[in-house]
Amino acid sequence: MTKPVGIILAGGLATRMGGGDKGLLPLGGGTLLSQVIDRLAPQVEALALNANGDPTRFENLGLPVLPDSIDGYVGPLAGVLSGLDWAASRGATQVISAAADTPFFPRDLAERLTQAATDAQSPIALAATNDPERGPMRQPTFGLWDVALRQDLRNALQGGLRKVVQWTDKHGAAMAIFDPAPFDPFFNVNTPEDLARAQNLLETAT
Ligand SMILES: Nc1nc2c(ncn2[C@@H]2O[C@H](COP(=O)(O)OP(=O)(O)OP(=O)(O)O)[C@@H](O)[C@H]2O)c(=O)[nH]1
Repeated sequence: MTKPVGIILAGGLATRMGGGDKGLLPLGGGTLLSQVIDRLAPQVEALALNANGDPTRFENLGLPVLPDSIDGYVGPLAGVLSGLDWAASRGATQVISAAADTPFFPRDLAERLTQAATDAQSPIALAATNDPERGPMRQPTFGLWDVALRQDLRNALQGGLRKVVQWTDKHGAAMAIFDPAPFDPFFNVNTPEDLARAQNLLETAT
């Protein structure tokens, strides 16, 4: 079986960071995005970046840059849809998504999501971490998505859907649950303080 293709979601507005591209912020001698690419590229057959606006700012990455398929910053599912359209154009059947602001996600993400979707015979699997008090905490930007869902997703977004789990629940999404120790692998960078913490984690914990 061929590996899925991958899409890195970088289409957000980064409001809490003051705007601009969070993915291009410096981290560990590279950028947030370069950390994410290093983790995701070995797990997938081919990789693309989902981002809006002028694509030339990413040209040194050597990745296809896909804008949202739906206008108006409607959230990460717009980026997932762009990934599904791209996958379909390549004859791929599954997409793995990862957020551009999450530099330490698991190196076995794609393998574990694929296993969870297969076991549950579900067209979607979402990553989650287990919180002892609240139970599984789903990560809506880290998922495996079957290309067969793309028209359904397009219709849902055009109909006003915005919340990821509302749509994934409808399709009986499976979950792959990851260990949150020694730190949350889905820790994401939203603020300058988060970026400083990521730099510190990079130096000490990975
Ligand atoms: N394609 C796409 N991705 C989005 C959109 N909004 C958020 N994302 C992505 O979803 C992930 C989580 O985004 P958030 O943290 O909610 O939003 P953000 O833009 O990163 O930051 P804030 O504006 O500070 O909330 C990031 O990878 C974003 O790039 C969107 O409208 N389109």
